Amino acid sequence: MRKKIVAGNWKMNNDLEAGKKLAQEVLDKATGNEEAQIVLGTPFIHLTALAESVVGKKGIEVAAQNCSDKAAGAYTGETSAEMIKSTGVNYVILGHSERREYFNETNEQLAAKLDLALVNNLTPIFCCGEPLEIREADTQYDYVKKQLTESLFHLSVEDFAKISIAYEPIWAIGTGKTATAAQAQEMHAELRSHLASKFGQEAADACPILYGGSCKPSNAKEIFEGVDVDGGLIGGASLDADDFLAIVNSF
Ligand SMILES: O=C(CO)COP(=O)(O)O
Repeated sequence: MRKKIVAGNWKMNNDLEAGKKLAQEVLDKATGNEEAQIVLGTPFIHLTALAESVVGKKGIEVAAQNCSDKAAGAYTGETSAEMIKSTGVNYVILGHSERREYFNETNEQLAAKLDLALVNNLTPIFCCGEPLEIREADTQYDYVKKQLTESLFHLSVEDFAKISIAYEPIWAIGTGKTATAAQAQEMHAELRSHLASKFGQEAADACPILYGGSCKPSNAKEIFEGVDVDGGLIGGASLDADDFLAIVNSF
């Protein structure tokens, strides 16, 4: 069976104390028998503390929300995949639409980030998703498949097997407007068959594809029922331990 993952994306929220408190609350309230792998995607400042306090406990993992597309050197303000790994965390979220939109990340740069994450034994959660105008023009499948082609299709089958994908329609992020369960399932199935065309059916079938965009305790169960929906990438609702764990327990 495919691995299920529910990852929180705290975005730029929580100072150090607030982040430690939230992570501890998730750890305290988790049973350790969740159906889904729990991942907390936090700002860089939390990684070292949370690597010690929660990583590996009750199966919880922690993710950075980005890494540099450069390995090392004179790149002021950047944080490398190697540095992230050295904190003791094991995951990294790459290609979030906010990074693409506000920091101009391109599919090509994301391919370089993915390579560096994999070389440094970080598990990437690779984000993709279309803006509203693309959905309205009904060209969303081609748009999202292109994101995958340009950032992932250089990988070996072996490396591809290490990554997860998060489909996040931009029009559903932070808007309270989710994709319907049918829209999510349809896109996930399209993406899986696209991945199969490159990496083979077996590898595509093993790849967790998460949904993100206004996922909440009230709608998670219905969304997660899609056969190709293997969990969620949760923004706003991941800032509350009870809401986040309710989503984790929605399978
Ligand atoms: O961007 C998201 C997760 O990465 C989704 O955010 P919301 O759950 O707040 O819509």
